[in-house]
Amino acid sequence: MPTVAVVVDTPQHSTVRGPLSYAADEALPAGALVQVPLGRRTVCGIVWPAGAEEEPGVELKPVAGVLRSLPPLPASWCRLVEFAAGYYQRSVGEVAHAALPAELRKLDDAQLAQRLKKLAKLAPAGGPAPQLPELTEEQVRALEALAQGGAPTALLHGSTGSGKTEVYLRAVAQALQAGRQALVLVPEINLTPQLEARFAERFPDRLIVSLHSGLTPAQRLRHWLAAHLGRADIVLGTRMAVFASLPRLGLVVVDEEHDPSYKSQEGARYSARDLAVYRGKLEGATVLLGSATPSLESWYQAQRGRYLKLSMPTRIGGGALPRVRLVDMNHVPKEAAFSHALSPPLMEALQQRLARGEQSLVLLNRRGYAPVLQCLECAWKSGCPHCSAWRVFHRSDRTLRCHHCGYTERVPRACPECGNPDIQPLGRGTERLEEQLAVSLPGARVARIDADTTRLKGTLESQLASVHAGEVDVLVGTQMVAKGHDFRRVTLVAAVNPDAALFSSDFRAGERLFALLMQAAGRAGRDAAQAGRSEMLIQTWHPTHPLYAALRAHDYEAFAAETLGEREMAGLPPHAHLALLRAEARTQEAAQAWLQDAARVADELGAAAAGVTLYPPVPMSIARVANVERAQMLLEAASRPALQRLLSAWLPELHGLRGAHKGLLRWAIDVDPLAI
Ligand SMILES: Nc1ncnc2c1ncn2[C@@H]1O[C@H](COP(=O)(O)OP(=O)(O)OP(=O)(O)O)[C@@H](O)[C@H]1O
Ligand SMILES: [Zn+2]
Repeated sequence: MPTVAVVVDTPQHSTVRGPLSYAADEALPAGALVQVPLGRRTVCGIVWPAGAEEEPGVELKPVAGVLRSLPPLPASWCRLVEFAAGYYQRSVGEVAHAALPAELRKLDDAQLAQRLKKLAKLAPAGGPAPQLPELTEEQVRALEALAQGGAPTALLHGSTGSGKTEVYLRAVAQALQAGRQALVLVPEINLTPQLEARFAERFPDRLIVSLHSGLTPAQRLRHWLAAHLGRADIVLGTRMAVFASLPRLGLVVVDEEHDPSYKSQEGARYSARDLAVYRGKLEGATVLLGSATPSLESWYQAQRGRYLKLSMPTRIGGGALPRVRLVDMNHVPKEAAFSHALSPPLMEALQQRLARGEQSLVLLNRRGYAPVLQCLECAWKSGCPHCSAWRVFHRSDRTLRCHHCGYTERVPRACPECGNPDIQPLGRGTERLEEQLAVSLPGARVARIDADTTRLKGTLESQLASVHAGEVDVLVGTQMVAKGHDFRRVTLVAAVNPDAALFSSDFRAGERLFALLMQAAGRAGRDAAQAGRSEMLIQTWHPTHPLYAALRAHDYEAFAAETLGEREMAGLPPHAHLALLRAEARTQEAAQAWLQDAARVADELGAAAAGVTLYPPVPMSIARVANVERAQMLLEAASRPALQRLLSAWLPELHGLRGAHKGLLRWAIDVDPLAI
């Protein structure tokens, strides 16, 4: 009887790491889905190309069932999964099964055959042949360079409003013409509906499917199957879609490639952007990364010729980018600076827009009414009993909410410690800003968009639609409104309080702030007719900071050059490679003790000689969440392979360390961590 290697879903800490061996009646192709006995259960498995260990003398259990109606997963898909598992240090089974739709793993062959029949219902949207805009010279040049190829990965650095989406559409059209499939990734699920509409309009006779976490399990299965069978020509999705099975993949687009949402924060903490680049090489597909503010990692690769660099500095219609004005808060009357955070220049700019019937966007990256409530008599503040964090005051439903563990209570009528009825909000979030703007601008239609106002399905779409329809004069929002949207009537963007990130302990905070502000600025003056009088206002206590100087000049390249120089001096990415080992425990001591022990093992494995530096364990910036203490330890190496080799030798050892550490709850490794 033939032996087959089968990958089953195994938790990270189980002793089963690689494929298991089973007996089969017939030779089964690699990539086939099967059902196999595991302990007392029958589970879904994937026949793996190679690698099951033979155990002589052990009688193998037989494969219980085969999903014959499903064509096997392509070999390149198995290799992608294997690479991701190896690189991010998780088991192949975990990564492989997380990449498949949950529904698929529950079905037997007969049920699957039923689902496949229903697929016939998926059809192209139809509609009239699209009107193609005439390409700008920059778009033509970018597309020609892309078509000539050379490097399989290209970085499209295009200003906000330079027409990057049109380049994606044309590149997709080329791939389709060549008989290939295209995968288009966007950072946020919010951005999928508008993108889907644009693609459907452009490709009325092609089947387009989406893959993201907002789909029902049945939808996700249907869309996944359409991609896997090669019926769908275009797949649009969020980071999870990078694992879609696409037998004819020819192009991967990663829009807003700098966006942190491409990095998963749980399970295998993979970067969909980085995997897309790997996948492109593996499958001979072109990878097109696009952004107005590329990640410094991608920029660095483009600078040294690893990626093909495509530039589109000019906005469509020739409109200028908004003029950036810094409002020095040190010179603003105290009352305006502290009690309502709206400086006279900002109020004046808002009033001008109102008078002209134009829209303004006011950005504050903090939701809720106020980040903390305090008692004016005693020292009480609205701390979370379960976390080392304040609970946020939400006025709309009069609650105190912890944004880390979710613990929510009604706002007390008086101070819970001393009974003083005078408890006051400290600082401000978007709710309070909205209220202050409504009071200061009588008659203005003020609206707010953030995670709180868009919790219900469809609310974001309807809120955005009313902004587009001109029913809103002043829109208050978090970073949610800063990216991607093609607002046509906004001529003022204001950042109320962006300074905090300038002094963060996270070395990437500046890069993120710069990208956010530049993206936000890009929402203004998108209509060339209004671009001349569009501006961005930044309220700051540090007007001489170099980050703001680069922003004023819309000079991404200067910012990137300066920051890359600093990173090189400090030995930070992209000039070095990092991994974070995180531990969660009942006490901070227990978490750190485990990390110490792990560091000892790394020393014994020769970390130092291999060029891998281990830094001492430290508490995470929010040390306690939901009564769990968290600590982390940073590893750094100049060479990526050296770091990878150490991790591969080290992590299996760590599973064995658990026993000696009673208070330890969980641990995890984050390779190429984004936030430190
Ligand atoms: N060649 C063209 N001719 C006319 N209009 C165009 C052309 N290319 C793009 N546009 C239009 O210009 C506007 C801006 O384009 P798009 O939204 O693609 O910009 P973008 O580069 O993606 O910007 P952002 O980074 O801000 O999202 C859109 O309304 C789009 O329809
Ligand atoms: Zn909490």
